[in-house]
Amino acid sequence: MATEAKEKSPHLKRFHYTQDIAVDKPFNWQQTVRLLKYLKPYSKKILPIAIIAMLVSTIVRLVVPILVGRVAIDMAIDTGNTNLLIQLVIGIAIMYLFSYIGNMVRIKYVNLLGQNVIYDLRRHLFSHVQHLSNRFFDKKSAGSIIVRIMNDINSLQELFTNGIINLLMDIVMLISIIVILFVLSPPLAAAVVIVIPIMFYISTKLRKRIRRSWQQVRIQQSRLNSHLNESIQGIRITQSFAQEQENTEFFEGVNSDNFDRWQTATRKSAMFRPFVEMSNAFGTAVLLGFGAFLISQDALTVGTFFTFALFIGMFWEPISRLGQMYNQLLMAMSASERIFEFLDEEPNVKEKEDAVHLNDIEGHIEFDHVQFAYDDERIALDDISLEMKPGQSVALVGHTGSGKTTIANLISRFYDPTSGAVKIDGIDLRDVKLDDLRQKISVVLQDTFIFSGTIMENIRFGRPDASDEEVIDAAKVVGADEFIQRLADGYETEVEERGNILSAGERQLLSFARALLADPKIIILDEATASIDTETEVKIQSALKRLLEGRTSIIIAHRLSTIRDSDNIIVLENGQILEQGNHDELMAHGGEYYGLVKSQFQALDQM
Ligand SMILES: Nc1ncnc2c1ncn2[C@@H]1O[C@H](COP(=O)(O)OP(=O)(O)OP(=O)(O)O)[C@@H](O)[C@H]1O
Repeated sequence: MATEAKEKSPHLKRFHYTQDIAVDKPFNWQQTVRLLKYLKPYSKKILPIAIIAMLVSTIVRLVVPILVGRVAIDMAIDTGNTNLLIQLVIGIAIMYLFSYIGNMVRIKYVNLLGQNVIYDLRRHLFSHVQHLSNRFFDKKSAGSIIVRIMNDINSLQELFTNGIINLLMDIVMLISIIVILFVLSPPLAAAVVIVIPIMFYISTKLRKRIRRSWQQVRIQQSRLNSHLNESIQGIRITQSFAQEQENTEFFEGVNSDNFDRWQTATRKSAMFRPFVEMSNAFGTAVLLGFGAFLISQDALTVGTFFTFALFIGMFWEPISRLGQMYNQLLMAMSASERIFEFLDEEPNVKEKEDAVHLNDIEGHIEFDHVQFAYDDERIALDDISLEMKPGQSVALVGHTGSGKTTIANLISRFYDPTSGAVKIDGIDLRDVKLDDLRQKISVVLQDTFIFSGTIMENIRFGRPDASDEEVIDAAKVVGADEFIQRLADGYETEVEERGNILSAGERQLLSFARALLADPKIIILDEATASIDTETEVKIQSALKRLLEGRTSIIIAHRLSTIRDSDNIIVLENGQILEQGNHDELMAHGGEYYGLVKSQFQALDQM
């Protein structure tokens, strides 16, 4: 559930963080069954071993009090049978050894089980999210996706590691103790057992309050994280606008809120232990009072009384743990609901079952009366029909928001048209295999994404099986080799995440090399040369020519000098084609393009 926390300082309106954290949900059978399905691969080996180990140690814990009370006290000590006593001590020691081994095996196997399930769940979720369409990522922030893959899955870890086996153990233990107590002395058992529901109720309520207060701590910490993340990412802008003081003030507010909530949570948590001890004392008081009475009436032996006393000590632990387990389950409900919400998300762009392979293509692109809208409110492309011939370079120009990037998005099939069709070599994109299609297209964006790793690996991203020589050749062709050689470790230089150590232009050259290496039939340059200064651009013009040679290229550029030589220039406005032709034709036509060119030259003249 996303909750918007109230700002402590009303003047700090700038800071708005929605908390995307799990808050407990009611118990849901369907979801539980779906979660338990993740245990299935382990139901043949790991799970049974964990259960058997758990049963061994539980049986020992249940048998020892009976042996001590009924056999040692009532039979051996009472009758002075030392032999029996010695045998008993040895027997109990051996049983404890078994219990010790059982516990070790249980802990090892429940951890193995938990880790395996979490591993599977995380892998499943990540691979599913990787295949979701752009529409999904338009709506979800990177942060909220990461929270689900990491935090929500982590919060299920405890359930799968200890939760399920402990639940079984506690249920077995509690039921067995109750049965044994009733067999040993029904009246005393009735007196002691009557308090269970009350204690269970109070324990669950208390735990709920404790859990809620820890949730508050987590909400506050999530705000702290969001603020911290934004402050560090945006530190340059913060410093240049001298907003440090405001940032610090807000941080202090959230930090002190965090402190207060933490204190409340620890205060409430501290109440729990005394409660368990009080319950213990209460049970013992009932046992002592009523038990002594029964002994005086000869209705109970001292040994049975002792067995009772030992069992009462073991009684509250499973009850309080079951309360905790119940709370854990409610938390798991919320986390799993959020995980399943992502898992149930279907990609909007889906590959058909009978999709055909795109083998060697010519690179002929056609838009046939394409209509497209990102949402219900606005149409992004309105009845677009156009043709890009194999090997042609086509430029898309037009004002901001006119639909240029949208056309590129549809060619890569990041979205499907609302009506009409986009075709490659005459085949509707919806009928071809997605991987094949995307392998035939390279997209170079203005904001190139550089992954952490070496320069060599970053270029090789274009074609993972390329040799070092091929990578270097590609870099040379686009003119990136020169700056790479100047770096401390050349091609082996490590670039941190997002390539901060490189200039925007250098990052751009890397992305050219990456695209060239991929050797696509179609190449899309979306504002790709915007970060390169005019002088460098002139230098790499020939490289660009090499990059585009023999490929159908779609170039989106605001700087019109870049697209002057394009075979066809398409001018867009509000998602429609206004005019098209080559530079000379459009200039002669004296329409929108002519106007755009003139205004850019005027702007240059005035500089
Ligand atoms: N992911 C999206 N979700 C909703 N609307 C979008 C999305 N992307 C673009 N739009 C809208 O679609 C319209 C066309 O956008 P598009 O990005 O194609 O324009 P553009 O011509 O490439 O602009 P620019 O020159 O600024 O890059 C705009 O009105 C824009 O607000």
